[in-house]
Amino acid sequence: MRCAAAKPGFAPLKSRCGARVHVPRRSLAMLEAKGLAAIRGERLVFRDISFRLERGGALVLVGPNGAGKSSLIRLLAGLTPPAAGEFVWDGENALDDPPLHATRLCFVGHMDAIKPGLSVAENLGLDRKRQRENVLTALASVDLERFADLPARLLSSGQRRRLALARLALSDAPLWLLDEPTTGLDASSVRRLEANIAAHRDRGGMVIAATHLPLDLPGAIPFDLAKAAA
Ligand SMILES: Nc1ncnc2c1ncn2[C@@H]1O[C@H](COP(=O)(O)OP(=O)(O)OP(=O)(O)O)[C@@H](O)[C@H]1O
Repeated sequence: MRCAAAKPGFAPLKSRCGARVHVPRRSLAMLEAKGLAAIRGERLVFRDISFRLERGGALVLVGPNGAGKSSLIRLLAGLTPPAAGEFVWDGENALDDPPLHATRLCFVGHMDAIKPGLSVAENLGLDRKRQRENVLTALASVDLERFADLPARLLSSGQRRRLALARLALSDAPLWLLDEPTTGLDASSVRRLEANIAAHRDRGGMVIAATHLPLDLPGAIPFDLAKAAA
């Protein structure tokens, strides 16, 4: 992963739009959900969700369809407000400052958000602000580099998923939020994702993943949303 030159006491981060910012290193210390609740369509989906995650930590959200896994991930991404509770980042309410919060995370949701008219490499920002070398490194992280110049509309569904996951390699954000990241992936791509997550955690990053499929994240905290269903 590409990082800006070290700055004592600070960590280089990029926002979802790619802008580089520096935040105090202590901001990477810990996140905590305190009594979170979510309402979707006027229905209370879950309540009293509490957990802590420290540097290098992982949380795996499980639960049946409709339990609220995606709703929780969207809430943690700052895309929907909590009905109750707090999401605390190093002692501060994480959602108080949405632009700052956006710099802390890289979110890969259900939708791959791929532009079919662009090439695979252009979908990762080539020709806008990213160097080809960095884009190819990100594509290599999901074994797609040989498709760099192919129109993205020609990718298979599993390859599209891998392209969406390649964005993780271009992000310095400490928190990865992954919603069903293995959907459509073959076995070797799942192993590669697990290795990429392990490397991110080794660097002190954190991951929260919702999944129905086995995902081997050593030491991850399992969190069953069914138990928090309202
Ligand atoms: N935009 C929305 N408007 C109304 N209700 C919604 C909306 N999004 C989700 N819901 C409802 O919220 C509940 C939780 O949905 P969510 O997608 O978070 O579940 P999930 O655990 O991720 O499910 P799955 O395993 O099927 O992906 C469901 O009952 C769903 O119908």
